[in-house]
Amino acid sequence: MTATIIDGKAFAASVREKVAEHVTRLQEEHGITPGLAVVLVGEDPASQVYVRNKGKQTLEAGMNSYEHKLPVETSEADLLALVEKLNADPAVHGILVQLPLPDHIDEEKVINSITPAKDVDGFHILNVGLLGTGQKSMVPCTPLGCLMMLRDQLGSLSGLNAVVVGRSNIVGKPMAQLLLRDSCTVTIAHSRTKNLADVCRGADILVAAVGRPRMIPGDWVKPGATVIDVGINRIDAPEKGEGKTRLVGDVDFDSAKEVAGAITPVPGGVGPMTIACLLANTVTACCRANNLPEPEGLTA
Ligand SMILES: Nc1nc2c(c(=O)[nH]1)N[C@@H](CN(C=O)c1ccc(C(=O)N[C@@H](CCC(=O)O)C(=O)O)cc1)CN2
Repeated sequence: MTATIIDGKAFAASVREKVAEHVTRLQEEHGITPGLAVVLVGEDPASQVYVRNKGKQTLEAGMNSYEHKLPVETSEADLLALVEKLNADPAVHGILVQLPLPDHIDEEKVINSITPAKDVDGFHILNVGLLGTGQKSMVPCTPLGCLMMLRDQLGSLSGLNAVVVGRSNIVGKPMAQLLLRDSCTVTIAHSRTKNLADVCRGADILVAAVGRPRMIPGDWVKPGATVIDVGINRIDAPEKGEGKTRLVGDVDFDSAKEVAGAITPVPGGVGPMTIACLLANTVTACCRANNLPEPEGLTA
């Protein structure tokens, strides 16, 4: 069997198109333009690329983009003061603080200082609790993107065995909550899970989010399973020339695609959906702030 390759780039483009249509409607019918503020502290090269892409795609969707680039030595107090200012700004419907933050800043403190209704990352403790109890919340972008791709691929997820490998607050835990909400039987596995290979082999849906390059080989995959690879790992690629690198996922794509029913590639799978879902969350936050109906097909 050779798996269907799930094209995250194309899927993300279709999500962005829906976002742009909704933005046009908000502007024409209500005179409202959603606004997203993105805060970057420091000069981490990958974060700079992500923030640049977020700003560009926000503008392309017709929304307002507010970028705040702060030096690496910015104090926690100054960052909290900026968040407070953005919380109070009615033109800003979504706030995202790019992670990771420099070591001298307490990430949790900053995330929990964002007004929950503007927390388009869905990382605030209130949104985590709302998601965990099945209530309306902001949903973290990467798991939301994975859920959209799974629903598109499989239709109903009800009754399927889902294994999430990884227990991070950003991906693993919210992913498991979303799958549970769609009536999957969910297992959260991690580095200390006994017989991880056998656990993975029981999965109709296998979500890999451990951050270890090609850790999951094809013989851990159930024939016909849907595999969502969240890992984005940069490894040396001497075959491309000296000092060159390339991106691989947490799944060994070449062997897994021979067994799976469908699989996301890296790059071009989950990654592009993360920013598309950030735009979707910004429109959702804007609609909620204005007591307007939420965009169809853009929420969990
Ligand atoms: N506040 C947040 N910080 C971070 C998040 C997040 O959701 N919120 N996620 C990641 C980084 N991230 C967005 O911020 C992100 C990662 C990857 C991609 C992406 O499109 N990846 C491409 C490959 C890109 C490349 O060539 O390097 C792909 O997988 O095809 C987008 C966004 C950590 N921080």
